[in-house]
Amino acid sequence: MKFTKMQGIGNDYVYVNAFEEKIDDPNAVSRFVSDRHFGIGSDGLIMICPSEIADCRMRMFNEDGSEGAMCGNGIRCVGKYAYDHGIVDSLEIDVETKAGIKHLSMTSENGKVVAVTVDMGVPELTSELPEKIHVNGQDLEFTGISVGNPHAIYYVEDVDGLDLEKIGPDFENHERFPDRVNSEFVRVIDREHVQMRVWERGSGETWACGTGATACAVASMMHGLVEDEVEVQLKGGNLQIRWDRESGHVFMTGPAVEVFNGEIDLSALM
Ligand SMILES: N[C@H](CCC[C@H](N)C(=O)O)C(=O)O
Repeated sequence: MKFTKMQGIGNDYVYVNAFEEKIDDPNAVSRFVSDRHFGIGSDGLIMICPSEIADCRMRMFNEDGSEGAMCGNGIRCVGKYAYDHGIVDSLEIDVETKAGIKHLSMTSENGKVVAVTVDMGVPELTSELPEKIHVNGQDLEFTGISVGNPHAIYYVEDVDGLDLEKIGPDFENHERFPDRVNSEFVRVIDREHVQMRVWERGSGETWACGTGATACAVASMMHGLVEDEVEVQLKGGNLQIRWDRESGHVFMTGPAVEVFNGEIDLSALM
């Protein structure tokens, strides 16, 4: 199977052009290629597929093989791949996802996309304000936000000090979240900057999470902690999030990078 390794601020996936390649069991392929010792090494698998209703369709699978409805860092790379590899010839495209059709506005240099703004749609509050759960031996307040996939945002003073490998699974699998949840741990730096780490549903700690950055920015705006345009600082880099209160739509802007191309023998999976 031919693949392209891409990353959005360190959130790295194996991308497969499903206009040309056929994958029978993407859940199993995602688990195999994601393994950083026996596979390629990634946060999961993303398929760029034909679509009847948009320029192309993104299907995204986490490291554990579970399929996500939306992926912010992933969709920026999908847009870059589609333009750079000639699937589309416009810098303004629509991508079909399980969370609906997303519009991408891309900027290019020397004929290659370098940055993408994604209309992430209208975010949805999915918790009471405030709401607490008992997790990791304490009662913690969280804010539930959906941007097509579920997020729980926790405000903490010392983001860097969290041992996510140890506490992450309890947050991810808490009974309050029947479909599991992506958990973001946020420190507000000032009214235009927040710092965030993430324990992703199905992938563990990733170096960035586009939907998570969007969700934590919207939560912080809802709580009046930051302006309606904010920089989210993640392990792998920064994303710009802007909430247009008039339309209700939230926009995420960030880079997309192609790292290398390769071919992998999947017969071990058969
Ligand atoms: N783990 C997420 C999907 C990937 C989200 C993240 N990588 C992003 O950039 O938005 C979920 O199961 O909902």
